[in-house]
Amino acid sequence: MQKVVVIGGGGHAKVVIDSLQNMNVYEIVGFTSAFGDQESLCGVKNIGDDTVIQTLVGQEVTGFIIAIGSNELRKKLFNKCLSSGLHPINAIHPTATISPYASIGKGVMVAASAVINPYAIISDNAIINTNASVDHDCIIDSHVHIAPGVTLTGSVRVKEGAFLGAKCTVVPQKSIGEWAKVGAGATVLQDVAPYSTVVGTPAKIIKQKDDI
Ligand SMILES: CC(=O)SCCNC(=O)CCNC(=O)[C@H](O)C(C)(C)COP(=O)(O)OP(=O)(O)OC[C@H]1O[C@@H](n2cnc3c(N)ncnc32)[C@H](O)[C@@H]1OP(=O)(O)O
Repeated sequence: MQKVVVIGGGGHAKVVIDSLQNMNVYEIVGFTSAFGDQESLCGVKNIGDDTVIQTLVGQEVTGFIIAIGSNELRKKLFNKCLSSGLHPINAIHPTATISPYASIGKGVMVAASAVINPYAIISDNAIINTNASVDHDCIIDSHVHIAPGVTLTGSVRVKEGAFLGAKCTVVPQKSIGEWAKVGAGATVLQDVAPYSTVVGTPAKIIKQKDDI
């Protein structure tokens, strides 16, 4: 079995480890944690903070996945692991339904009961969380987090680093800008500007790029 490391030791890491264990195709050598508070998660040991990444390459570890919900931090650590010579692996829970006509990038997490329909494109280091639905022709860029229960209808575009909160819905052909945030339960009827935050039904802007 290919030896892999899970980067991150919080709640999301538990879900990623559980998915990897269900896949039964990788040997997980450990997880890293910035805080060192947990000795083990789901039977997998804590092997230290992110400074161990460089040392793993010489220990026959070839694969990694970043198991951190924050899109900014997940992007940073993804690039760090790539430059260390490790290769991103996917954690796809066996109960996820992924069309053979969909495209899935590298370092992607697809959680239990998520659905990815034909001609959807999921880019590197994205999270499609529990029971989320990504419909036909959606394009999800890198470092995006689609939270549990989100519904993306047909041909939605989600740009780099955007975060879509739990159970929000986006109507067809709308675009969520780079690093934008959509609140839990929102209904998005219009394009969302980059770096903005929208909430509610219909979704309205509460924060814009200049507010940050
Ligand atoms: C497995 C997992 O756990 S995966 C993680 C899933 N996590 C989520 O789904 C979290 C989703 N996050 C949210 O909905 C957040 O509230 C965000 C990102 C939209 C906004 O967060 P912040 O920028 O910190 O906003 P803040 O908390 O300051 O709220 C600003 C205002 O918007 C309102 N607001 C915030 N979120 C929402 C929402 N989802 N729906 C309606 N109103 C909201 C607040 O009540 C507040 O209103 P007020 O100014 O009248 O008091």
